[in-house]
Amino acid sequence: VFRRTTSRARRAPVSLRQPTVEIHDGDVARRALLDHADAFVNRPAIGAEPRGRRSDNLTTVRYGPQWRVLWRNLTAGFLRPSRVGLLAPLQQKAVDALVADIAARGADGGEVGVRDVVHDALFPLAVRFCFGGDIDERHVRDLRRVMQELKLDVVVKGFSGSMLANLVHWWRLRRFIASGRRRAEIFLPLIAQRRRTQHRDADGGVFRPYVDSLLALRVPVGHDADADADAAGCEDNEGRNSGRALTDDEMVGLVAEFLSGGTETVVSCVEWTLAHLVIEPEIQDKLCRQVVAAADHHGGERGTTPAYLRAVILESLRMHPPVPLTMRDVRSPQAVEHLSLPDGGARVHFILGDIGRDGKAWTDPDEFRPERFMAGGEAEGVGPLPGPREVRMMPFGAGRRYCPGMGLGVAHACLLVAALVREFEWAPTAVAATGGVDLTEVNGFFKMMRTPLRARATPRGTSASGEMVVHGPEEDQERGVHWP
Ligand code: HEM
Repeated sequence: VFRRTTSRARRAPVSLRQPTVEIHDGDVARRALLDHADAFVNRPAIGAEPRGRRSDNLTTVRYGPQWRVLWRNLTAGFLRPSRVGLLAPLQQKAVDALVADIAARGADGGEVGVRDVVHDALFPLAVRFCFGGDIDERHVRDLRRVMQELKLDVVVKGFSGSMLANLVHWWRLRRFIASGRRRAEIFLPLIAQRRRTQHRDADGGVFRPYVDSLLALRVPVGHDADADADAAGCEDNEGRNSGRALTDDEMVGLVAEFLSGGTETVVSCVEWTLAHLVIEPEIQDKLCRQVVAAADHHGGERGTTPAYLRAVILESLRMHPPVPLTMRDVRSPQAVEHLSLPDGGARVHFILGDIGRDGKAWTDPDEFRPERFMAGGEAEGVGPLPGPREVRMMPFGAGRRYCPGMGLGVAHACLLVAALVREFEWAPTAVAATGGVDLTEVNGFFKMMRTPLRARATPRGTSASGEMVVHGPEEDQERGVHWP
């Protein structure tokens, strides 16, 4: 269960000097992240920042008052289930763009590079969530370019940020810092523009972009890496907001985190899902029938997610969690009973793909079988977030630092996959038909297909009448649908 893999050079940041422990088993993950949740609240520091300068986002900030304010702002503020419906027009625009893009490629023999078309549709959507629906195409392109640079430097090449890696890959570090500067150059004028116009009615007075919520936010003053998690928030005794505004660096980091977290993960999920649907046309047909029936049933009105669509997405997330591992920095292992962690503390890696394919928890774990999540199946009632008693999969993490974008991520994956199968029939390309779709995984920061999926998309003769809006799990919970 535990594998101590390495210890780092002495001069590396503390968390990187510690031994690494890997957890591949859901039961051990539950004991750590749920039974001992208080000991597993921080991620290791990345250490690439110049000394004395902190610009934390939600992912990097230590557990404490600042994390709490940022978390609440995203979940109870921007992504509050009652507000998520306001995002529907922008989501529909993204779906329409995706369908039109694929239809246009029909002239090219109908062959589609799935990752690129989905990214092309999803990234502008994430940008509009951040900066408002009226942001122009040029700015979307600029943002995409700088985020692409970040992805190449940090994500794809796996830049670790450790002292050693910084020395060895100094040129990458320089590019990383330069792209950080370029990121600021593109982001900050857009943020400043929002500061000037945020009170205007850019979206009919209903939709408030993420940046507006960040501009209004006050975080506790005097926050530092070791802030006491129980310290007061940022209201004084009379309820006045006494905190400080976010710095420019923090704003840039939080927006970059939203753009990347909200796009790459969902693109990965959609690509893996479609790969299995291409390989297994019966599953694709069944899914298409259910999606069309659900859209017809609701006559264009909002309806719940068809059960089979949810099962297909869960099965994809189980087998190919878009984030391959999540980390914790554990400094007081004595507090963790029954888990023999090294005395001096450890960096703990939870290997999400292995947890979802554990042969003790799943029958034929390497088979794509959405039925297991349906009524009567072995995973009936298992959802994207583990309940308190067992961890059978954890594609969105678990414990105090689980993914706050889970509802939105699942909703977008459902929405896009529904549109893709409703509008097109997907088949292997001539090359893939002989060689097969390559399901080899590449684990960088995100779990990607080694050979990006290309597939033939043929428009379906009959399509669903009207628009279909798909709900995320939090909204389903409000409606009494069980996502444990
Ligand atoms: C299919 C889509 C997604 C997947 C699979 C996913 C997965 C994850 C995972 C595994 C973690 C680490 C959890 C842990 O350490 O226990 C995480 C954290 C996070 N995710 Fe997501 N994510 C998705 C979508 C999103 C979206 C749409 C957003 C933004 C709206 C987002 C924002 C974040 C943030 C801010 C964190 C850090 C939370 C914290 O440390 O408190 N994610 N995500």
